[in-house]
Amino acid sequence: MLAFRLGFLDISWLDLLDIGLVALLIYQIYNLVRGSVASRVFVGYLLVYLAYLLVKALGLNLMTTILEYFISVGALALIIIFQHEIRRFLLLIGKSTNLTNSRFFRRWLLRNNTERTETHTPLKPILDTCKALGAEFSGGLLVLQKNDGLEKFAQSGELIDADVTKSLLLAIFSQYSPLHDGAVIIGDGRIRAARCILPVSEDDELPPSLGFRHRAALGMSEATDAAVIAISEESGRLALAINGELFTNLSLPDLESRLERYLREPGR
Ligand SMILES: Nc1ncnc2c1ncn2[C@@H]1O[C@H](COP(=O)(O)OP(=O)(O)OP(=O)(O)O)[C@@H](O)[C@H]1O
Repeated sequence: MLAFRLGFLDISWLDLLDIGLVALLIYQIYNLVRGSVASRVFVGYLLVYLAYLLVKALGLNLMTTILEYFISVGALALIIIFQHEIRRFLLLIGKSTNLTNSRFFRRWLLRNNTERTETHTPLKPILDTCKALGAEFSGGLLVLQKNDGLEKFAQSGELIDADVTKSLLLAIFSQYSPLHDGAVIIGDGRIRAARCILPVSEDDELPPSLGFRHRAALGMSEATDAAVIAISEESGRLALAINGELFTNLSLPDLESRLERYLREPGR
């Protein structure tokens, strides 16, 4: 199916679709690596590839062979260099399809998860705890499970299986408690674990005033669909990380409405 002719080039509709898809792919990759050191590597690799196309078109066989080897080895090196970006890209695709939110998918394809009853986590004791921790400038990090399993992260801390109450949460985050460091994980209406280690985000755009507690909150929301609350020890301010986005300086009602909306959002 010929779309049009450009000099000696016959361009079909499929070629146009191909060009469009490649342009979209390059644009998405550029967006992912923009501003990081990886972007320079990406541009460098692209230039080598263009040079390869040029020498090939000119019929310089030896140079073509050398660049061919360089590109094939370079592809492997790129996977190593871009491992974080590739991970982010795949996570983005996985999240945007929202497959794990689908009731059908959870029921039929993720059989282990089907046993999970949809017990709602009570927000009131959590919000009361945030208010108290913020008022007394005690830091806190709370992970509220949505659909993704958090066992791996819970295993990194001390396993607990207790009702979600304000007094227990405050006892955990008290500076005299051996469990106050790290994060508390809450799922299915229970406190699952405390002192958990969360993945730290490598987002370059996070303000330098925000330290590792906030980076861990963001990192966890990039890696899973959990909602993560960070209470700053320095300022007492509340922050919420959801789907790789960090909302800072939240008022309590704002935090509540965001949590309500996100956690109660029905699965499709
Ligand atoms: N990867 C992590 N996983 C779980 N908890 C973490 C992690 N990194 C830091 N924390 C918790 O955050 C605490 C404070 O870290 P840091 O002072 O760097 O945070 P911050 O973002 O500046 O917050 P604050 O405003 O409270 O100082 C640590 O003592 C620890 O309890």
